[in-house]
Amino acid sequence: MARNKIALIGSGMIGGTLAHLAGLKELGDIVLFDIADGIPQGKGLDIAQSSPVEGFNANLTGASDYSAIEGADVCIVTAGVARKPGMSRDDLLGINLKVMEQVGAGIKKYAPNAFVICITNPLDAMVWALQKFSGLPKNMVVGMAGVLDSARFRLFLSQEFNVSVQDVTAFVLGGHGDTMVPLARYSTIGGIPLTDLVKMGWVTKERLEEIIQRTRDGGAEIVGLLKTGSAYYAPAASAIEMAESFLKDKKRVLPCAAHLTGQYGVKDMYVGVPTIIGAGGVERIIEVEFNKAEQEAFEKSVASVAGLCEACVAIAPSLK
Ligand SMILES: NC(=O)c1ccc[n+]([C@@H]2O[C@H](COP(=O)([O-])OP(=O)(O)OC[C@H]3O[C@@H](n4cnc5c(N)ncnc54)[C@H](O)[C@@H]3O)[C@@H](O)[C@H]2O)c1
Ligand SMILES: O=C(O)C[C@H](O)C(=O)O
Repeated sequence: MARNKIALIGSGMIGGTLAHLAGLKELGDIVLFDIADGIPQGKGLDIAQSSPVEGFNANLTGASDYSAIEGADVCIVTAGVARKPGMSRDDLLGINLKVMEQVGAGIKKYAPNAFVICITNPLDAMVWALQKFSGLPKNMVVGMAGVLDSARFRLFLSQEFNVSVQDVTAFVLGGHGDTMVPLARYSTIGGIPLTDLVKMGWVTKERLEEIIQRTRDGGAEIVGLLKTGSAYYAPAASAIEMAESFLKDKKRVLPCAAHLTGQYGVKDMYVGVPTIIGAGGVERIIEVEFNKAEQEAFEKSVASVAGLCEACVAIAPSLK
């Protein structure tokens, strides 16, 4: 059986890490693409030279021409710019929207059957625009954010409770911005909801709120430390988890920015919700029940994403 083909559009910090992880996991042959000629070729060769040491089989190539992504099964998009200290993700909208237009055209022409995972920020608006620019089916275009935000929440909870990260589950829904919605009621330690753990006296409500706020600020915390860009190891691992679920038809339940057609009362927008990802792309959107506070927080987050989509339309009226 021929190997899968994975196209990485953008070969910067996340793109290079994606290539390394995809190689180590033997997910398929890997094409790194970037407009900065030499970077994708150099990273591809470097990672390929690690394969005899690590013992994985994958062809890694680099390119600056979209024809190289022809027939890709998965495209992971990180092309664009990352924020620096003092910036919000939303400040990237104008420049990254133009990048999405080019990337969308490239995918439409050369990889129209791919499962596309967008990572570029501001995530929910960029994946929305990328789907429209590419014209690919909506269930085959998805945004990565919820897996990352939930992983951050899981790590902070495991540290607080001194338990294995493997025994912590978490759902962070809504837009990937300051209004994201970490859901305590749907996040658990060994299957016990955090709200029950508060009642059991394992953690105070106030301490839990601090952990939730640290999760919301998780991206900014790393930007503040790195100073030259944003997180890349955990974002790459998160997108690889999604790609693997598609390629191996694992049907993982993962929070992703998915196209909504009325679920959660939202139409024609991408927002973070629990999804099932398998060979059919986003195969199902899970609608959990919200209480009043959760509903209000989700609506606030959706309103913020809607504002960003409107800003995109103001720049690129064809998106309407
Ligand atoms: N969704 C998330 O959870 C999440 C997490 C981390 C980072 N991000 C976002 O991912 C993006 C990439 O982050 P990074 O750290 O890899 O940045 P980076 O600057 O290291 O890499 C971006 C790459 O995109 C390339 N590029 C720019 N314009 C291009 C174009 N028109 N076509 C093709 N390639 C182009 C650049 O040459 C660069 O190599 C940023 O927008 C960042 O904010 C999102
Ligand atoms: O914070 C950023 O700008 C990058 C990314 O969205 C993240 O959450 O790490």
